[in-house]
Amino acid sequence: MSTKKDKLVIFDTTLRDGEQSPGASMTREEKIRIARMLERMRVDVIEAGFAIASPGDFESVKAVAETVTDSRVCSLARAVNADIERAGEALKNANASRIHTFIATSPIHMKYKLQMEPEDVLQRAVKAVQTACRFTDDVEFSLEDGSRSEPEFMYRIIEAVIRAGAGTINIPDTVGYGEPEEYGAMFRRAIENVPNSDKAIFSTHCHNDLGLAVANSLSAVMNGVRQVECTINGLGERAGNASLEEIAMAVQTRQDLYPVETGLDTSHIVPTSRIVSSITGFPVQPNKAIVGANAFAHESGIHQDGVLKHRETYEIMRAEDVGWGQNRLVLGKHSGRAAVRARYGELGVDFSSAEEFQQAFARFKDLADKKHEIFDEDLHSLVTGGESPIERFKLSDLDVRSKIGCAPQAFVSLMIDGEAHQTAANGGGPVDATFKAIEQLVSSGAELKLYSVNAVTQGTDSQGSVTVRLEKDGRLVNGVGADTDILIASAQAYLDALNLLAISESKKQGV
Ligand SMILES: CC(=O)SCCNC(=O)CCNC(=O)[C@H](O)C(C)(C)COP(=O)(O)OP(=O)(O)OC[C@H]1O[C@@H](n2cnc3c(N)ncnc32)[C@H](O)[C@@H]1OP(=O)(O)O
Ligand SMILES: CC(C)C(=O)C(=O)O
Repeated sequence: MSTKKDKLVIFDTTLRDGEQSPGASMTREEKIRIARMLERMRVDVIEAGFAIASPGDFESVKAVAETVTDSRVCSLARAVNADIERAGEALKNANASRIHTFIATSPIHMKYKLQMEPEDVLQRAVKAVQTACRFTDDVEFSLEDGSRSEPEFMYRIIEAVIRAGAGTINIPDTVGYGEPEEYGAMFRRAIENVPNSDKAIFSTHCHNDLGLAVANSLSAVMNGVRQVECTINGLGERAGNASLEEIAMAVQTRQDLYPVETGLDTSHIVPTSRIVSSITGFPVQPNKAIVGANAFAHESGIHQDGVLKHRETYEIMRAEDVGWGQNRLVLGKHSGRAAVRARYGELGVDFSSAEEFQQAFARFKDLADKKHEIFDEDLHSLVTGGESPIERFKLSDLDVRSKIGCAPQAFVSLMIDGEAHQTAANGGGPVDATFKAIEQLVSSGAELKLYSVNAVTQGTDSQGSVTVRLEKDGRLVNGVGADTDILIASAQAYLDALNLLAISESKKQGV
């Protein structure tokens, strides 16, 4: 009996659907960094963005396409010529490219959103696939809101777009409404009822509104699906997408059950998860499967006793298989440039010049003087924290006083456009006082939408990584700051966000 398994294509959409999480927008450099890590993990397809969405997203897709060589790079496009042409243009230098075009097929989306008749939707879908085929030999078509579409209509569209050249057919559970048995059966029937279904790979794309995204994706796999669309940490629109790490490890751990295997190197999962969390400012909850800090921790005596006697009593996976506690060079104050440069390389960070590396290395040494061991997240913070390309606002000094029974007071000194300014303010807490003092000097008019602080690594000498999300005139930005002193990290994150707003304002004014 043959034990050969089918390949399960892993299509990562962290950089596209993941980025659709409010506040998770990423710069081009951040997308490149994450794309490199996904490539190292051997993700098959990286959806790098939606090229028509903005000039910035176009540049990001283009940059990822020009950087990544081992994974296929994809851009999303509506069933609209201009979108498809823009995607084709962004991807033209890719080693392997895919255009992912889509249109909604459910009665509610066709009637109210598209305001189109089903027959027109069908024609538009076919035309979109034909147009996309002019730019690449790999075209994916998605039936948006597929899980709420009429089966017979879906079969007709699928047959027609396969005939037009689509090699992958994705039936998303766009609104997270599906239930595992029902969603799996939908694929089984589609594959049985579409006459040319053997000419395409069927794909899932599940949202987590009811917490069923991973279960729905795996049920689809049991019913013939051979591509899963997913994101690191389950990032994504609303409640998120199916999480890559959970799907990959379910398939790997239950090889007895699933008829498929991925080509992933799962040992890159945890480092990638941490970088995505640090770039987006979305912390990973400690009890999150696979990548949460407690995912492999045993607290209770009976469990500890069992694990010590025989690990498999309480562990179904090995922590090192997903990248926890890998044996690698320990970086600290005695490390030199070679080790630091090599580790940055593994993290997908490229320095544009020797001087840029030298600056990062100097920051590394400063940090190493303050703390014992430097971890990947520390390295990442050193090249991102508080470093906006325009630095209109820069922290010169911070003195915060906090005493039981007294309102905390912050004394802040800033350089604003090269000029020194200082002030003091009281606040409800030391962070509040710091932000109020900054606002007294800056008067940005921005609204604080999120403040999150995380220990970058373990221990009291860990760097605090702070994310500050500000909104002004409908524009959301995430500022980040990292320091062993969380008040300094908070001030840096606030100023980083203000600098990002300043960049977008100067772009708007064409400066
Ligand atoms: C389920 C998903 O995740 S789909 C991806 C969602 N992601 C995004 O929307 C992020 C990027 N989007 C954007 O930047 C913008 O929405 C753009 C550039 C795509 C379009 O911007 P605008 O031209 O201003 O249109 P707007 O966003 O207001 O409305 C969308 C239009 O596209 C139409 N549309 C929506 N989906 C599709 C589709 N798949 N194919 C063709 N037309 C579509 C809508 O009916 C609407 O048309 P209308 O303006 O004639 O009513
Ligand atoms: C464009 C499609 C694949 C999508 O993101 C969805 O339906 O959720």
